[in-house]
Amino acid sequence: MNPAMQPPWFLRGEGLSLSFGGVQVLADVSFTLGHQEVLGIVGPNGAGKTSLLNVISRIYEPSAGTIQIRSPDGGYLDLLKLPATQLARHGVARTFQNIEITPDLSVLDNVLTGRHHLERTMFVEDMLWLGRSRRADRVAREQCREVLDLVGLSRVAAAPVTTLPYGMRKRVELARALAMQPRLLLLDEPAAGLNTHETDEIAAAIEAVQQARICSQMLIEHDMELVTSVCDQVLVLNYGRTIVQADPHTVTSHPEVVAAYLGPAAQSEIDAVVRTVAKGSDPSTA
Ligand SMILES: Nc1ncnc2c1ncn2[C@@H]1O[C@H](COP(=O)(O)OP(=O)(O)OP(=O)(O)O)[C@@H](O)[C@H]1O
Repeated sequence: MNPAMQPPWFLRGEGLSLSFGGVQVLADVSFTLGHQEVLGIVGPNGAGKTSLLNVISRIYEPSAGTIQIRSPDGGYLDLLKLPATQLARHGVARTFQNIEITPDLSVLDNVLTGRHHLERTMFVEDMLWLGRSRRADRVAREQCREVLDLVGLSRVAAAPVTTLPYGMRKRVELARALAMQPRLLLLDEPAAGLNTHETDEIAAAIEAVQQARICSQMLIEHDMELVTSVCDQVLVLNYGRTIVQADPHTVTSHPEVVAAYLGPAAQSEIDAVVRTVAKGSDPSTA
């Protein structure tokens, strides 16, 4: 067994099922996320990846299954029993497929909005801009600047977010989620719509989070190069079922994974080429 699979793991889902109007979207899905590791979720369109993330972030209620999350005191909490409104306080942050940042604000101010649930100042102090409120604001800004530095955006902290190219806006969203000081970060297709250079930058940001041991991460991604470069483990779903959870190398050479991605026809063509090459003849004339 992989060491990440043994306690103390950080997050474990077991036997998760979800249906919509008789259509089973998740069927007995299980996964394990190691402490401060990155777990990729991959699979063809409609495999149930976003639905799984929606179950973890309490947008969807599963019909069966459990999700345990490690608490700061070292015990485990049943995530599905926590009020959905309390998830941020328990350190769960998420980004969405479509960018959801505030267009009228600067980069830094967007990131600051991620910290709202951490602020403890009183209304009257805020109104009068008294000592505690001012101190809290300074600390918050310093922490947000550190996060911007981590994701490579400190140079554009003061820029209006609308002036940034798409790839940078995706990193602003990542920075805002990090400003929540999460213990679990859920990323839904962080590289969707990005060019190669922008994908490399978001991958570098995810790796920086991992190396700084800030939080455990789960990410849905279609870009297998990004997945294999940043993920410790990969969970493969197809038609709502788990095909495999393993390290990226094992996953990319798993026959069911190849078949799910390329289809049975492509798989049999690959098999034919392999057989022909093994016999020593030219596959193109076979
Ligand atoms: N709220 C919903 N109501 C009805 N069906 C839903 C709902 N959410 C998801 N589904 C269905 O569940 C299935 C899985 O969808 P999901 O978005 O989880 O897949 P996915 O693997 O994330 O796909 P993609 O890679 O295209 O984003 C699809 O058939 C989808 O239509």
